[in-house]
Amino acid sequence: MPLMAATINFDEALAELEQLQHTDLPSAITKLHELEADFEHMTRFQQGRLLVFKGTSFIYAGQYQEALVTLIQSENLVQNSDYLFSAYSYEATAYIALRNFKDAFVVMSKSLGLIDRIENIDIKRAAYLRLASLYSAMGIKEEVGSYAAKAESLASADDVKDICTAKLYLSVYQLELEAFTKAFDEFQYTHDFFESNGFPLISFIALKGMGESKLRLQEYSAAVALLLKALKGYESFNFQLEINSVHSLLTEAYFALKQSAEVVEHAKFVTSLPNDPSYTELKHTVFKVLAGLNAENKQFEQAYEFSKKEQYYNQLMFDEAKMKTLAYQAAKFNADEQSREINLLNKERELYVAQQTVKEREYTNMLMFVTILVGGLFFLGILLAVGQMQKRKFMRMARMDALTGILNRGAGQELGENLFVQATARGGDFCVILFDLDFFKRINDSFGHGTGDWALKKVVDSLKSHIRNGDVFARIGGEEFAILLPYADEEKGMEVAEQCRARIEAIDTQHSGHKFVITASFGVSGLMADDLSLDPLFHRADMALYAAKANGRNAVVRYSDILKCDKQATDLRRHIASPSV
Ligand SMILES: Nc1nc2c(ncn2[C@@H]2O[C@H](COP(=O)(O)OP(=O)(O)OP(=O)(O)O)[C@@H](O)[C@H]2O)c(=O)[nH]1
Repeated sequence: MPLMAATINFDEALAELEQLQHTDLPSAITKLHELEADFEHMTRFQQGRLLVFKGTSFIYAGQYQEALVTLIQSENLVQNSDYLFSAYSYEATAYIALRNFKDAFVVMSKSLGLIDRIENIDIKRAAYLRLASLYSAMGIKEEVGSYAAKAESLASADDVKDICTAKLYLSVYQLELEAFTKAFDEFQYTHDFFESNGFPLISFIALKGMGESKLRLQEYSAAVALLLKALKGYESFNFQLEINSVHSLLTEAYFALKQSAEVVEHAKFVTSLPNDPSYTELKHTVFKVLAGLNAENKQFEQAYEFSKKEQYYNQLMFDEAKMKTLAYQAAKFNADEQSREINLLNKERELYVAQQTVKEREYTNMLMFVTILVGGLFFLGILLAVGQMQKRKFMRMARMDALTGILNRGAGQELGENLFVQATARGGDFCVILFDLDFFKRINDSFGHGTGDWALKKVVDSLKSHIRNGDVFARIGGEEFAILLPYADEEKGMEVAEQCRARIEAIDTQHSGHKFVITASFGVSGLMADDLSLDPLFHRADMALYAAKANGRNAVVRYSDILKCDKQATDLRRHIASPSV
């Protein structure tokens, strides 16, 4: 009756089923049938797991063809999971049983290819154990030993079960190597462990191994006792292949013990088996024993018949061994080819990685180079900019009067010339004002040079704000200054000069720490028709300044006024030569 799909947790049920498989096969099979009724309610993966188990149960029952169909069906459903390894390895078991060694090796190499992808170390260990078991079934002794050893090496001290299973295969290997005493000891070790830990099926396998070891050691009674115990165990699991194998071993043991009736009884199980390749070896053994038994009983005709059958199965075994060897060699060749290809790919990959590393290094170097270059250029740029700023600063400083901060003589004259050319080229006017502080020597002498400096700065400060943008204000001598007015006529110059004079006179000197009056004399000259440069204007303004000095100082004189009185000018020059303070 189908279980209620809604109420059942299939994952749990499948886990339980897989557990039962090792401990109680009949119950596991009952559970399998129950779950099968709910097959379509399961996920694809759950269906796959169920089919893997179903395939396994077919193998236990000796239905290898059915097992293969089921397991191949499960492959797609359990894709990308560790169950795929199980499916492949059980398929290999079925192929081996069907003596299809070629396909057995194909699926074995597929499962082998999956091992590397298995991350879980426990599953990986179990996978190696499965392979050991398959190679054992194939009779490839070295591989049994090698995979069992791999599994053992992956086990930690706590993984006693897997250590024992590995030992089981290693003992099978010892048996193959005919190291019977050693094989018996290892079989016993594994048997004791599995029996006491609730893994009866494996304990029966070990028991059979113990029996076979004793048989080969010619300890026949002990062999019989052990084999009978193993037989009982296998029967409880209905493990047909192993049951028949034990019957065959028992015929050998009883024959050695000369218990003819028992020989015949156990031989019957084997001789009545269908003509299936998986029974060839067993039949060969049993017919050989029967031939011997009949010969001993002097029933030569019977003995001859059995002997002929023995020969027949011997030939089959020989052929089978040949097939196994060929299949094994073909598989090995393929594997070697594969690993050669993998090595080649690995080498290519190494080359690629090396090339990438070189490229990365080149890139890093280039990056470093660019960084250094850009950094260098940036640094150079900064240096240049700083240099330019310094240069400008020095140039500015070279043009400035250090004490008052206005243009010095050279810069004032140069700028004045440029402005003069510009203005006159446009038909504009130009006016030059020269002024000189009066009796400045007295200030220095009376109050010291510091006060003289203070007075010079104060005069400049008081006039700077009054001078238009575009006009030129320069210190052209110790206490002598020039104001150049482009686009201004003499009238305008007079106006400006008068304002400047008044401002200088109004300077409050008490902040210098002394009380005195500052005055200045001004000479003004406007543009005349013949003027081609600034020089004649300067010259005329200078003359006017002298006139102002002569007129009693603190005055503004224009050049045109002096022309009115040539005589006055002559007097002036004389006066300038000997000023009276
Ligand atoms: N403190 C100071 N004095 C200066 C500076 N440059 C020139 N002098 C002085 O200015 C004085 C100019 O004197 P003079 O040329 O005789 O003219 P003055 O005393 O002003 O008399 P007049 O021009 O005739 O009114 C000198 O004593 C110079 O030493 C300066 O930068 N600082």
